[in-house]
Amino acid sequence: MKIVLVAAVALVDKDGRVLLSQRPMDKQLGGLWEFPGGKVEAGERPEAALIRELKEELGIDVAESCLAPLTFASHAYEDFHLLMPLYVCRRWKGQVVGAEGQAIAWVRPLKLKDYPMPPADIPLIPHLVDLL
Ligand SMILES: Nc1nc2c([nH]c(=O)n2[C@H]2C[C@H](O)[C@@H](COP(=O)(O)OP(=O)(O)OP(=O)(O)O)O2)c(=O)[nH]1
Ligand SMILES: [Mg+2]
Repeated sequence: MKIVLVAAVALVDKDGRVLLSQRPMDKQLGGLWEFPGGKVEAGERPEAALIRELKEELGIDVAESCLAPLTFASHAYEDFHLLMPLYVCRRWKGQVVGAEGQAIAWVRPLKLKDYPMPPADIPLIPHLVDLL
């Protein structure tokens, strides 16, 4: 089974809400709400991948020192195994927008369960509820 490394982040605002981003309808797991991030490219560090993805997807600048590891997802999809470190970030530069035209939502931890998420993400929710 191919292992795919994806770096993801829970952006947390001043009110303790978490940012979710809706996957495009035409992609795998389309329409589901995910943590921003994406695939780590060959030779790339996960933190660098995340900083790159946050700029591309949300239009914000994040310093590596502001990315704190929280937990990870390890999930067997049908055609690959997802290994996804989840960081927490409370500080960034710029205004968070859906820079690729996607919907975004700031969600209280206890409301995360109301947003349909990829199966790999479900076990991550209690970690955020505990943290926040
Ligand atoms: N970013 C992100 N991906 C997730 C989450 N949960 C989850 O199962 N995934 C899966 C969906 C995809 O199979 C994979 C991420 O791939 P992606 O297509 O978003 O990758 P990417 O942002 O680099 O985009 P692309 O260049 O491949 O179009 O990880 C999550 O919370 N956030
Ligand atoms: Mg992505």
